[in-house]
Amino acid sequence: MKTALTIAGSDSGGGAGIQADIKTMMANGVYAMSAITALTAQNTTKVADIMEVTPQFLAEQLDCIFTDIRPDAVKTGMVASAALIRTIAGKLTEYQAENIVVDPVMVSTSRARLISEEAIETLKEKLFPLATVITPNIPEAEVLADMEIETVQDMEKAAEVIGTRYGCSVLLKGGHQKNDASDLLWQKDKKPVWFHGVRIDNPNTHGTGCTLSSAIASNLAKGRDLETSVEAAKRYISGALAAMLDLGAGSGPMNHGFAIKEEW
Ligand SMILES: Nc1ncnc2c1ncn2[C@@H]1O[C@H](COP(=O)(O)OP(=O)(O)O)[C@@H](O)[C@H]1O
Ligand SMILES: Cc1ncc(COP(=O)(O)O)c(N)n1
Repeated sequence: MKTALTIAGSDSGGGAGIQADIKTMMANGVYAMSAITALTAQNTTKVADIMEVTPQFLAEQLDCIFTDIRPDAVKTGMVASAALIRTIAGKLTEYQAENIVVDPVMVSTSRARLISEEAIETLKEKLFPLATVITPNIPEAEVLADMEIETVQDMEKAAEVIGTRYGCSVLLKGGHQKNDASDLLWQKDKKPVWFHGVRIDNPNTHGTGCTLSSAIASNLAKGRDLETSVEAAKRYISGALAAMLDLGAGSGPMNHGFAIKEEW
């Protein structure tokens, strides 16, 4: 069985973070492992509190994982501080990890800040160069490309700026677009590829970014190339959103059981 690792924060509400990642990896047929960067006291309406692990403890989790069951792919999500990002970059380099998907998580759907300003710089400097692909949403891409993104042309420009500036492939997610929900993959020396998505009329989008990046990592773990992995991941997120789960008072989580034929 192929294996995948998520390095991210725990969401007590189960909609995003480690919990969304493990559900996604399982539904996509890979064995899931986790290294937790922080606990969040969180639900669909708010992030009430955050408790980070120490860099030493994160390093210990990564040592235990890599010296026993080697992940075929790795995904990183919420990493709030520069010290933790440096630890991750160090360990991924030490163990020569492959197929790394970096989701530059900055702000939650419930509008809580999940990374410090200083850590954004470390993310760019230490983690992006190790990534097979990074997966910013539109607000994150605006920060990374220093430009506003309104149109499809702006998305194409921003993806190129980010990919060229940080030397990595970029999947610019279009979930925050007004009309459709199409994502753009930019790879050096290749034609940009659009993954077209119809906007699903579902206000429950908590954890969509975590889910998409974990589905990409799962498919990379199975040996698929990046473009095929993104295509399969886009199908997965669309199915999970279209299942129209409606839990909680805020923007609720998705149904990862949509592909399972049992009753949900
Ligand atoms: N309402 C929607 N209908 C269809 N796809 C969506 C919708 N909202 C988000 N997506 C998709 O979910 C994935 C995550 O996108 P996005 O919401 O932009 O990321 P984030 O969760 O990081 O803000 C993307 O593939 C995006 O196109
Ligand atoms: C632990 C953790 N990681 C990531 C997110 C972002 O997900 P979303 O933007 O869907 O709230 C989150 N809310 N919590």
